[in-house]
Amino acid sequence: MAATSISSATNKLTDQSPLLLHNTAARPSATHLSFSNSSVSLQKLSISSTSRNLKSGGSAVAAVSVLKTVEGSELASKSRSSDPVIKPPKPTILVSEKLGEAGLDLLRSYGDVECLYNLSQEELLAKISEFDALIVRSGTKVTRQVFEAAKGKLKVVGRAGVGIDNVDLQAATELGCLVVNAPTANTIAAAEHGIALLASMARNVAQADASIKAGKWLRTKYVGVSLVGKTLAIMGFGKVGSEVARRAKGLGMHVIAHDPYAPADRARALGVELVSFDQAISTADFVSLHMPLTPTTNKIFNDATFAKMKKGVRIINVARGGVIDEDALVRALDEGIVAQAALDVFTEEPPSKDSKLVQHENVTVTPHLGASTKEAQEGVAVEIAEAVVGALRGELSATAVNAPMVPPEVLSELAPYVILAEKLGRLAVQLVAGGSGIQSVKVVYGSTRDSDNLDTRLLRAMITKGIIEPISDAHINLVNADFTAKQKGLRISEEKVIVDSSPENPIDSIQVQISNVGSKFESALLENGNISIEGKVKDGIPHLTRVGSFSVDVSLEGNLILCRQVDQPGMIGQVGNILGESNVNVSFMSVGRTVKRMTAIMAIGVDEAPNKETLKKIGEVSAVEEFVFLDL
Ligand SMILES: NC(=O)c1ccc[n+]([C@@H]2O[C@H](COP(=O)([O-])OP(=O)(O)OC[C@H]3O[C@@H](n4cnc5c(N)ncnc54)[C@H](O)[C@@H]3O)[C@@H](O)[C@H]2O)c1
Ligand SMILES: O=C(O)[C@H](O)COP(=O)(O)O
Repeated sequence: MAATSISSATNKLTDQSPLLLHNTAARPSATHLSFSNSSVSLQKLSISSTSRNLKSGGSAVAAVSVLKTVEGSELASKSRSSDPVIKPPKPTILVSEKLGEAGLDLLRSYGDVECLYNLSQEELLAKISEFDALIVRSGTKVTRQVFEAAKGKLKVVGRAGVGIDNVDLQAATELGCLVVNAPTANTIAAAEHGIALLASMARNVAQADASIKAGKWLRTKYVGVSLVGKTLAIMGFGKVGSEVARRAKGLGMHVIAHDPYAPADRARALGVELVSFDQAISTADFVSLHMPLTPTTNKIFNDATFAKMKKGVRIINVARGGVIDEDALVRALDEGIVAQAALDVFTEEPPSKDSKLVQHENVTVTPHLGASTKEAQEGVAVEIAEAVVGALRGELSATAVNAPMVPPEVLSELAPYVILAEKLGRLAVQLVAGGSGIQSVKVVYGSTRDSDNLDTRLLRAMITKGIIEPISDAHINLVNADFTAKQKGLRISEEKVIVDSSPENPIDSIQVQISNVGSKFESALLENGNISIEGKVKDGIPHLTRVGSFSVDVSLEGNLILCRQVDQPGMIGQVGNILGESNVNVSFMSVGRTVKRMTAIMAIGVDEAPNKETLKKIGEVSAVEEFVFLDL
């Protein structure tokens, strides 16, 4: 099929706020005349027969960006419109804990930054709805209440560090708030602190220091133990654990590790043996904890596990206090199972003054200093500032904790299909007959690429958005799309079909099918009973190219009337006249049929929504068998 199209397109973004799939552009409208002369399925549409009804619509097409803002100027530079771009207000960023200056400078260059350290939970709840972004360390509890109090304003929470156990990720995801962290910049600092605690504990440095300052000279009491030749068990062989292992090897220790998810080759490369949990804790002289605090690791070190340890074991914890049952540790220390412990982290921070654990003479403590070196704090601040600014710009961060990470190259490649995906979802759901509960949606991507080379998560999220938003008050973005779909009992399956098309375009077509529902427009049903529509991107503009088994070709902009009629001369004119008389501007028209002089489908793009009377008149045209008005 060869189609000639005349289109005028300009881009106008109206919002600088986080985009994360929030479609912020004005409703598109376009003048786009589409002719077809060689398709079997598309009826030839002559301009002269329709031109009296094709008044020029508004010329601006507001392109939707889910990725960039005006500030990025990428879209602004493509604009052919002379419309002034309204400068949106700067994003607001709350920093609730001490952050390095370099990071603050970066944040200030992009948004309005307020540093309010030591806020109480009540104060945070009262203020949070003023901010687009919140940056925290481990001291701020970002609870469900905080997300709810944000009333949809909060777009991103940045955790300036690794551990995100102080952020309610489930609530963030449900409420569509992105959470990003800074996972790499404090690794070495934490590992060095672990080694510092290991060595100082073994040689009683803290206790000896305190005793001298108290006027004592206790050379016999503080005889230590050597590290060389001893077995160190690393529990959690991730970034910090690996760096501790590397350093401990340098001290001549025998290092083993337990981590159910760690790749064996990384351990092998460091000369570390990966072993089971029980083997690790029962053979080690020193046990160093480096796993995250999760429901699985919560109090994973308890009476039962201490009982399996070698008598006289020494424990270091620079991970999270919650992985240890602190009362059980006190008992193990009192019983001599654990000879010493060195702790940087606690279940409750700060721990109470009279904590038996903190006061225990065989325990060395530091106030959560693992990440606290000048270098690490500057690094973390920049890492989190970049991630938060990126998220506020609508880019997806590589350190997103609760959203799929879509690499930038995939994002830019899929950008044109993002609008198509949402429009198809929006259109498909409007074809469902009232009272039908949608449960199952199938998306078929026609692509030149095989499944491994086509990342469709972004498109699936947009189709979900298009389907769910018109029928609920949910606000869908990439963060909460899958969650919300699941919650609403919507199953979305995807299929990729290899097609012979230009290899430069990752996607040739997207088809959305909804099964087991009735349709307001029977012609949209396939033989298998599924509602089916298909679209393509043409010259950067999303087009509807198939309804049920009928081919059409209209750009997916403004509103659409789908009409099935007897395939006979004069139909376009009749319907066009009714619209023209009601001052409804036709922007597109396309007619598709399966068999000549039988039944045809007319897809008419209209700038204005026709009133009830006009729609009634269309329904009264004797050859019109069914029609539906769709709001795109
Ligand atoms: N004290 C501090 O200031 C400080 C600084 C940095 C990191 N941390 C904490 O250290 C921990 C590790 O940080 P990281 O950057 O190495 O994270 P990481 O994600 O790189 O490593 C964590 C490792 O723990 C493993 N793990 C998960 N569940 C486990 C289980 N049940 N048993 C054993 N291993 C398990 C994971 O597979 C992963 O390899 C985190 O809790 C982090 O919050 C503390
Ligand atoms: O998880 C982390 O990154 C560390 O625990 C550091 O926490 P902090 O930012 O509160 O020092």
